[in-house]
Amino acid sequence: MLELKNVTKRYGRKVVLDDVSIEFKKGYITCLLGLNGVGKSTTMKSIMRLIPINKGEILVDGEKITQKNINKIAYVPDIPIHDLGWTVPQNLEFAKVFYPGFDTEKAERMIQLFKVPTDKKLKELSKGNLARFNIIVGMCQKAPYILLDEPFSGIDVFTRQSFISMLKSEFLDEGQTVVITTHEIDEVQDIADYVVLLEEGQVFANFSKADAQAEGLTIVEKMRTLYCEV
Ligand SMILES: Nc1ncnc2c1ncn2[C@@H]1O[C@H](COP(=O)(O)OP(=O)(O)OP(=O)(O)O)[C@@H](O)[C@H]1O
Repeated sequence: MLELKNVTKRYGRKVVLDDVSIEFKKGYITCLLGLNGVGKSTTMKSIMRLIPINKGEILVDGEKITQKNINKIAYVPDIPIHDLGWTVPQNLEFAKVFYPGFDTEKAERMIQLFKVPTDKKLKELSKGNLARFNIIVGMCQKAPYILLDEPFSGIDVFTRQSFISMLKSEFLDEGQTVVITTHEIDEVQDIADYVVLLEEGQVFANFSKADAQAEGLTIVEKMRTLYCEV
């Protein structure tokens, strides 16, 4: 399990996460949702130790996250992280060296299946193909936990759904835990096992697909109900 325990994060005087506790359950996909600026990316950066938190702790499998165990978590941020001047194969060569256990064979299979051009530099790829490439590298690190920050936003609406459902059905390893931030409500419906809604620095709601179903609702209907109650 990946856990935030009473985490507070401030930027200057601005409190973005205010005593936030979340459990991202092992083997499930959790969508971390909320309006612009509620702290979704901040949560992911805090987990990855890219920014310091002011209070609380973040644990992976019950242990504090350190440089030693951080490679249990693959992180796909919403900004380019690979070398844009290199081609896909050159970046894969680098990934093989950089990420212990990187599954090159799986990455090549995914690149072929999702038709990511291999003869171009990353900076020459379309937004959608670059997004696909970023997700593929994240998913091939053989990490038990994957954090995806708005991963599908560059991918056109026509192929997005089939891409997402293939990722889930074919390429997610057994027991892998995924946290996704997104603004696309339809994506949430397709993939989420759990939903965590952030608002005003706190967890505003936290429920599972099963919870929604027990009330005869879809995830999206449940979210609408929650927002309408406010
Ligand atoms: N480095 C920083 N310095 C100061 N403030 C920051 C910094 N990074 C983020 N913030 C502020 O913290 C708040 C949370 O930002 P964050 O990017 O985590 O939100 P988000 O929920 O991911 O937003 P979005 O949906 O727009 O991507 C915002 O008000 C943002 O302006």
